[in-house]
This record gives sequence, C-alpha cells and structure tokens, in this order.
Amino acid sequence: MESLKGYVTDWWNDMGIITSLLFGLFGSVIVFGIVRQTFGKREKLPPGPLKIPFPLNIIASLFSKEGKMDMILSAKRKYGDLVSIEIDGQPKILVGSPELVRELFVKHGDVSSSRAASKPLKAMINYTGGIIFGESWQPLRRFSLSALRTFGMGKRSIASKITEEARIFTDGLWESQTVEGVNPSGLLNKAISNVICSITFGKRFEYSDPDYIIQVENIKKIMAGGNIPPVLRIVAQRFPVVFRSPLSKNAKKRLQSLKDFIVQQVDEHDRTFEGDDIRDIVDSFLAECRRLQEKGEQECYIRKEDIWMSVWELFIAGTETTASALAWFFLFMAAHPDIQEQVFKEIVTTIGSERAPVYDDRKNMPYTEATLAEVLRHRPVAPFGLPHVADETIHVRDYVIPKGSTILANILGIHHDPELFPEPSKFDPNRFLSDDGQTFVKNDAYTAFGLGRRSCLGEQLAKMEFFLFATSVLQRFTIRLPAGATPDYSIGHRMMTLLPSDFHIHLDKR
Ligand code: HEM
Repeated sequence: MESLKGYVTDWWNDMGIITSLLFGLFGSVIVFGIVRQTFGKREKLPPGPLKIPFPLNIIASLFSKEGKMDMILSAKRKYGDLVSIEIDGQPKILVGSPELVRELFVKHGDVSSSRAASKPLKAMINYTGGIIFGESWQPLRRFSLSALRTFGMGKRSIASKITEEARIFTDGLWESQTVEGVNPSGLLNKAISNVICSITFGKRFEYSDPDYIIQVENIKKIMAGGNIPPVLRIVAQRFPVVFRSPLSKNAKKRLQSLKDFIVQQVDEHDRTFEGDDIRDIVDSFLAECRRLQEKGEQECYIRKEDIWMSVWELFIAGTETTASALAWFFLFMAAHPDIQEQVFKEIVTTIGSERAPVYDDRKNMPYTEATLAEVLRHRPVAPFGLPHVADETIHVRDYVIPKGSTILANILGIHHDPELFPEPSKFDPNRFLSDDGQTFVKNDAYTAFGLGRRSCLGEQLAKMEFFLFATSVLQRFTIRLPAGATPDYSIGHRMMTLLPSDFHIHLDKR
C-alpha cells in the first residue's frame, strides 16, 4: 500500500513538472504573440469594427439604428481607407481611397478580379453566373464588350432608339402627372429596361404590357434583396438550406419568372436564327455558341442553355443603376432651379428647342456634362461596385488581405471624402469645370464606374442613356418640387444600388 502511495506521489510530482513546463511554454507563446502583435512588424488584417459572432450578430442587427450606408461611411472615418467589416454576417474588405482601389484592382488585378456567384441564386434557380459572376468571365466579358459595341454602345442606331425611348418616357411622365405631381421611378425602370431589351432582344415593350410590368417589378424586387429579410440573409450565410425553404418561396417565384422570361426570348431567337442576319446580342451569343461548337467542346465558354445568365446580368447591372442615376438627376434639378436653368441654357444654345438631342451634343455642353458627373459623384448609384474575391493572399501597405476575402471599393466613401471633393455634401457641378467654366475637367478620384479589369462593362451605354434622357426631359419641361416640399436626399433601402426614397416632381411645359 505504502509503495502504491509513493508511486502515485512520484507520478503526480513528475506530472506537475511536465504540466508546469507545458503551462510555461504555452504562456510564453501567448506573451510572445502579444509582444509581437504590439511591437513587431507583423502582417495583420485591416482594422475595423468589432466582429460580433453568430448568432449574436442577428440580435445586434435587429437593434442597430445605423443604416448599412451610414455604418460603412463611419467605418472609413474611424478606421481609415482599408477596413475589415461584416455586412449581413459576411466579412468584407472595404477600400476607401482611389490610390488603394488602383493598387488592388489594377496593380494586383491578376489576383483580385474574380467574383463569387450568389449562393441564393444557385440554390433557387440553378444560376452559376455569366459575364459578371461566371467562372469563364474573361472570354465572356471580351465577347460581350464587342457585342455591346456592335449593338449598342457608341452606335448612332442605339442612340436614336434611346432618344425615342426618352421621348416616350417624357410623354408618359407628363400624362401620369396629377395634382400631386409624378413619381418618376416606376416609368424610369420601364424605360431603361426597354433600352436593354432593344439591345439584347431587338425589341421594346409597351409600358402597359402586363408581362413586361411583371418583369420590371421582378428586377426591382430582386435588386431589393429578393424579398429576403436582412436577418434571414445572415442566417442563410450559415444555413444555405434557408434558400430552399418555404421562407424563400416568394423570392424564388420572382427569380424563376425572370429566368423563364429570358429563356423564352432566347428560345424564340434560336428558332428564328439566321447566321447571316445577327439581329441583337442574343443572336450574337447564339452565333458564338455555334462557332465554338463547330470548333469542339473544350473551348466552349458559353453554351446555349447558359445564355440566359449573361442576359440576366445585363438587366440586373444595367437597369436600376441608370434608372436611379436619372431619378437622382430629377431630384437634384428640382432642388436646384438655378443649376437646372444653366443646363437648359446650354440645351437651347447647342441643341435648340426642336431637334432631338444626339450624343455628340455633349461635346459642346460642358456644364451639362459636369452636372451629370456631379450627380454620380454625390450619389454613386453602385456605391460599392460589385464584390471582388482575392484569388491569392494580397499584401497591401502594412496589411494582409487573405485569399478568398471579398473586396469592395468604397466609391460612396471616396466621393464624400472632403480631401478629395471639398464640401462633399454640396451639389456643385463647378467642381468638374475649368475656372472659366468652358471645359469639363476630370477628377481621378471619381470612380463611379469602378476601375481595372472588372470596371463597368456598360459605362458608355450608361453615359449615353444618362445624357439623352436628361436633356430630352429638360428640353421640354421645367422640373420643380411640389409646393412646400423639401428635397429628400435619403437613400431607399437597397442591397447594391443607391436609389432615392420615393419622391414626387412637377413638370411645367417650357
Ligand atoms: C449610371 C449607370 C451605371 C453605373 C454607375 C455603373 C457602375 C458600375 C460599377 C461600379 C461596376 C463594378 C466595377 C467593379 O466591380 O470594379 C459595374 C459593373 C458592371 N456594369 Fe455597370 N454601371 C452602370 C450602368 C451599367 C449599364 C447600363 C450596364 C449594361 C449593359 C452595365 C453593365 C455592367 C456589367 C456587365 C458589370 C460587370 C463587369 C464585370 O464583372 O466584369 N452597367 N458597373
């Protein structure tokens, strides 16, 4: 018995020494880590607000008074130009200076240009991405850019279609006006979607067409987050099965309806396809599919059954952005009659009051061009661009951006940085004009269309639409706010676009 006791005591003593050693070693590692983190030059994540772990972040989001936009703007002020932050339960890196955006998206463009296809869309409608979110984005982007040039951007033919759409829109606006004025947003969405329809499907739809109304509404709802409440989005990051549950039923119905509409157009094009008469972008895709098929499957970066995803992305990227830019333009013009008059003066001297505007007119209209740039400076409608994903770990300044991180350009923060744009809250087109007011002057910090190899594919088209719609309306009407109303610059709830809260304007014939 005595010997057993002695054995246990010895063993305990021995273990005590080993345990002490282990504890000592463990403690040293921690102390070393703290010292190294505090004093050593060490790679670290960019600073940012405290990350609240799941599921506490759901509770925090329910009680948070700060909107998403405010949270992001205040993060730049508090933590600087490179911030790590969680949005809807997902970690992101926010890039808040034009130099850093260039460094990351241009200099490190070879490892920062991927995007990740949306999990909800994959789960709900088997969407794996096209030009924007597909894995074969490089050849698809090259091909789409050339197709867009052929059927849209910079071409006189599409310019005249845009001007015609702008006329129909302006008439519609005038006819819809009541004593309370008119909210331009609904008609704008229909008109701008029609421009994409003209380019992709070779036809436009009547604003009263019930099927078209459903699709415009679908795009609007999808852009607003597909009816999925923010809390559910946080949960779904952990449990993607939510996207297959009855909770997502409405969202899925909308997504499927838009998919069916596009697939139907593609099938119709396929049935009537003639190789020597390429009518629009869908025909261009079909012709490319056939060419690739003849060359053999391996090189096939687009298949007929995938075309809908690229067309879908053109609608998603090209409708609400441009429609919101124009909505902000109307609001700013109504709120600043003096600026509106200066734009009108330029319209009268350059275009006159009879001839319809053409895109070339902008070259002689620096004040108008400056006003349009100032709208997108003040309210960049794609405030964080589209998410990029780091393919490799990226070292930038003293920080590290780990492989797989989602990176967003904080365009809104850049455009409201007083160092880059003095008095950023002031709407002032003069910041884009030379001292004599005769020349439009670029500003390198202006990043409304993004930078680098994933910058906006539709920039030229968007600029054409913006100019032609804005001048077509102001040529015929004065815009004003309803009597007694003050301009509301607050931002309507959206995921990726920055659109004004609902507002009314009054039109008076010139
Ligand atoms: C005022 C209107 C618009 C603005 C401010 C705008 C802005 C942007 C921005 C900031 C990006 C993301 C850049 C990045 O990720 O680094 C983007 C991407 C894109 N935009 Fe636009 N956009 C507008 C209109 C349009 C239109 C009309 C089209 C239609 C054809 C379009 C098609 C695209 C596409 C396809 C992409 C993705 C490019 C890629 O992933 O490679 N955009 N846009």
